[in-house]
Amino acid sequence: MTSASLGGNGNGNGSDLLRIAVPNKGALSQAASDILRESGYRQRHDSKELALIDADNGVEFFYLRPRDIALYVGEGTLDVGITGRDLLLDSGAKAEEVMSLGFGRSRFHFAGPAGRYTRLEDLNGLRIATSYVGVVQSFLQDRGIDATVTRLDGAVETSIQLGVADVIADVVETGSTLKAAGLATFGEVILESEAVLITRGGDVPPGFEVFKRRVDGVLVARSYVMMDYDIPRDRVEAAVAVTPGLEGPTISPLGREGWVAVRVMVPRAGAQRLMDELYDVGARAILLTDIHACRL
Ligand SMILES: Nc1ncnc2c1ncn2[C@@H]1O[C@H](COP(=O)(O)OP(=O)(O)OP(=O)(O)O)[C@@H](O)[C@H]1O
Ligand SMILES: O=P(O)(O)OC[C@H]1O[C@H](OP(=O)(O)OP(=O)(O)O)[C@H](O)[C@@H]1O
Ligand SMILES: [Mg+2]
Repeated sequence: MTSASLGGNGNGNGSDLLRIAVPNKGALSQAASDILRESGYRQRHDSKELALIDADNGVEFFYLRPRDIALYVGEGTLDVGITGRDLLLDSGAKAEEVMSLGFGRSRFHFAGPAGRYTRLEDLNGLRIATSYVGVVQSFLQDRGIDATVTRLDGAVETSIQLGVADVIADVVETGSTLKAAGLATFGEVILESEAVLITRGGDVPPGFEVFKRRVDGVLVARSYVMMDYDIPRDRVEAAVAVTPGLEGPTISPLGREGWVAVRVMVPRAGAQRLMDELYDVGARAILLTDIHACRL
């Protein structure tokens, strides 16, 4: 019997709900729930809740360890997941990154006692401690480096002081943990990571396109703002050159003779500078407002 013949959404669970894995703890958990809430979905209020059905929106959320999420999605138990790109790659699961989510950014680095190692080749013959054995081993293999990799669950920085490892490979965000341990990165960045949306690939489950469009709408709303301004009609061209918008600005007539009103989406970053430039070309009553959600 194929899973499709079981009915439901084709995941073999007989459910019509899109089944989504969300980090239950750690660096990605809060931001993942925030983006889902902003996308119009219910989210748990109690961190002890393990799953939550949002029937009105056709989805069910499962709160799981971020490290396990790619495995559930890769084997088809769950339809969609939010996890880190580094965790996805480390898992070796047959899940695919569909969209990056703009939070949980980190870099994955080798690090050792400050000043002791400088080049990747220095790793030959060393003992490396990491929580990301899959990522590290494939990186070493690609570069023909022969080192011993030991898996630790966390607090890998301490392993050097305790004599268990010579160097570590770990997530670096601000760098303050490394600094406190007297360690410094060396060699190139192994991986740039952030939170990503993943699926199994192949046929997309029903409901996924709506879900993806909602999340995408929040990402756009976070990075763009709406700008409105009034401008003399003969200066519109100069103003539109400053704010071309995504698909061209909306230009409407104004009560004031010879003037028009312009409405356009602009990137949030640098919006103040655009307001200055618009003022210089003759725009007035320039307003900036947040967008809460959108469908482009
Ligand atoms: N400062 C950070 N520390 C750890 N992981 C981070 C950080 N910033 C972003 N991340 C990302 O979060 C994911 C790891 O999440 P996870 O919840 O497993 O780790 P964690 O925050 O160390 O949680 P815990 O320590 O509770 O196991 C990875 O994708 C990693 O790149
Ligand atoms: O560059 P920073 O901003 O200092 O962040 C990076 C540190 O944060 C994470 O550890 P976490 O606090 O999750 O502890 P863990 O090692 O026990 O997982 C990660 O493993 C690094 O140690
Ligand atoms: Mg951690």
